[in-house]
Amino acid sequence: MTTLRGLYAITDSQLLAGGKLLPYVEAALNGGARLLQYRDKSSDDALHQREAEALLRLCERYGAALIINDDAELAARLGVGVHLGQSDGSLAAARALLGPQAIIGGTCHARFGLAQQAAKEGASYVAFGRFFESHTKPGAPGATVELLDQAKSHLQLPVVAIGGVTLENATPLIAHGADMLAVVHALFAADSAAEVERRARAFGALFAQD
Ligand SMILES: Cc1ncc(COP(=O)(O)OP(=O)(O)O)c(N)n1
Ligand SMILES: Cc1ncsc1CCOP(=O)(O)O
Ligand SMILES: [Mg+2]
Repeated sequence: MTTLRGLYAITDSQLLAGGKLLPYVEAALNGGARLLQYRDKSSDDALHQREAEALLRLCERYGAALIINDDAELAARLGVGVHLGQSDGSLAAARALLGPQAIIGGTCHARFGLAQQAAKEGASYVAFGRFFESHTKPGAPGATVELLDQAKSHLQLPVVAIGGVTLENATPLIAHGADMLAVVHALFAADSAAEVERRARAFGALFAQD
């Protein structure tokens, strides 16, 4: 059973192009990441199947959980979790498809009401953000730490903070109750796998201090 706490690494097809996907993800896992989201916004289903299978093998070696972005059917074929945004299909349908044990996450942008709805539909965690300027998704609505406070006091679900999170700005998010930090750029925009591992370890250490 995966603990929904700590660094939540999210892949990026541009940053990890040119053969970096597996070595950089392995470095993040070596650095302690135990939750990995496969996120590729292309519509190449065969590529998604192939890459997700390879990531699943890697995650299994490290005892990490794999979450597929956007595609509950691919998640069902692999027997892993899924993350769904507001236009990616119903969380309740994903729960029915994937079963009670699956990790299912929902995007709640900056709206507490969306998190209440996600909880009702059986989400395993709720995700708020973006909290800071994001290279990866610059248009995402802005959230504040007060939303984290509200979610922690009124919902019994782990809370994810996403969007422009770096080693320098993450501490207040954790102090306001973020259980997981979902990170793309500040983890994977690195010149070497060794640097990804170092960053993953440093993100993990932020939770150890908590
Ligand atoms: C952990 C986590 N939180 C939010 C998102 C964003 O999901 P969504 O709004 O569906 O946008 P895309 O990622 O699909 O572009 C996420 N993927 N993961
Ligand atoms: C997918 C997503 N949803 C809101 S912000 C974001 C991107 C997060 O990437 P980064 O950590 O590079 O800002
Ligand atoms: Mg989506």
